Amino acid sequence: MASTASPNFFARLRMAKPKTTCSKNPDALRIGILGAANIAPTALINPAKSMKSIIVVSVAARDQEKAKAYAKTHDIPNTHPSYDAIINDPEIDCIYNPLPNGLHFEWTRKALEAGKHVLLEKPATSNAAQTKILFDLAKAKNRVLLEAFHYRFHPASIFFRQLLQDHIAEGHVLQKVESIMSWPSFFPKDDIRFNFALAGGIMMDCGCYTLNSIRYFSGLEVESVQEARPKIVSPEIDGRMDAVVNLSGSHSPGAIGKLTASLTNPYFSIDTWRNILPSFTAETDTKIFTFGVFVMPTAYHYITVKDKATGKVENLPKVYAEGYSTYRYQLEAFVSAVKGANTDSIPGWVSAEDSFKNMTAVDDIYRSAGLKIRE
Ligand SMILES: NC(=O)C1=CN([C@@H]2O[C@H](COP(=O)(O)OP(=O)(O)OC[C@H]3O[C@@H](n4cnc5c(N)ncnc54)[C@H](OP(=O)(O)O)[C@@H]3O)[C@@H](O)[C@H]2O)C=CC1
Ligand SMILES: O=C1OC[C@@H](O)[C@H](O)[C@H]1O
Repeated sequence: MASTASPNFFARLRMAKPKTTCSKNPDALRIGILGAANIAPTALINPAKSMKSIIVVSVAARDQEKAKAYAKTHDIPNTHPSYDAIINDPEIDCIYNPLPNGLHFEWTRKALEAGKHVLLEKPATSNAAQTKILFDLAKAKNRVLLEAFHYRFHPASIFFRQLLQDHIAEGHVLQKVESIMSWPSFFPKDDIRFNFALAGGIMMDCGCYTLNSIRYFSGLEVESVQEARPKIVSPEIDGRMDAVVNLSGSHSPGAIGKLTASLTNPYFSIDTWRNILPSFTAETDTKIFTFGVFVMPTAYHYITVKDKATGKVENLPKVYAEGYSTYRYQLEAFVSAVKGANTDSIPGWVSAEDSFKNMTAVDDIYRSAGLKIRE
């Protein structure tokens, strides 16, 4: 069978931001965006440009002039005067919700009630109770609701998870997994990420990814929180979180998960730069598996397996596949689900139970850290 080489780094970057929009299928899904959000071009607008199966038809912002300017910049054909208006437009099939965390629940609930399928930014909601209500509603309405843990849909993530799970299936036992997303202050102090009224805090941001990766790659669940050490940057707001959780699952009793999430590391510190690349590691009785840059594997990643007895490190081939971004693979999965595919057969799919368990673990870490769960 002929094999095709994956596009190189520059080609992958170009593919993530296509200059033109392809022609669309007659039955392409029509999706609208809530808010002129910073993340929407990367997570939806650009990936949709090269997909025949979905069209970004409109954006709504609190100020319609802002929506119009955004639509012009990003080649979106239409705008709506309010979030309610876009949600209730019968010509729209799906809604992308990239509002601040604290608005995920309210506006996703309205979208589901209006019969829309929803691609919802992470974290799903402010807390686990809200997540349960949303997914129960999606089920009752027979609509697709996907929490956008985009990294899971990339072929490198799927490969790495299988590699680890195959090793476990051979009888090896996980002892420790660790996930790190730890950066300096990329965002200003008044960013939505640090606003309690908008359900901010680092556990809601980088932290929810680290937890999700611990659960997804290991196949284990968080049983309890051993330790949660927040760096408080304003009342109830964690700028960094270091936590250790006890994991449960039949294949690896006693395994622990460690996470570090930060957006407040000092720029002038060796530690900051040592961990600047997000990484995931899993240690079993015999080996240490590492997936470097697991959260943005399109740009670059590495997968290594270290033999604990010999110290030998095997560097496995990188998995860029067609070279698409994590967001494009995620959008393909979302479209398939809306078109009726069984989500159990979509690799990486984030189920209702999965989103609920992730949010439950976020709540538990907040409680353990002595902070309020988000409202
Ligand atoms: N998947 C990923 O890789 C990423 C996901 N995210 C997630 O996406 C969401 C949005 O993040 P990001 O795009 O950085 O956010 P932005 O700062 O761009 O805010 C998004 C939108 O929120 C709207 N908004 C509504 N109410 C408020 C309010 N009270 N204060 C501020 N904004 C408000 C604004 O809409 P309007 O235009 O109507 O004014 C704004 O455009 C978050 O949940 C975040 O966790 C973020 C980055 C990466
Ligand atoms: O991927 C991400 O990296 C930076 C974060 O602040 C952002 O919200 C997150 O989704």
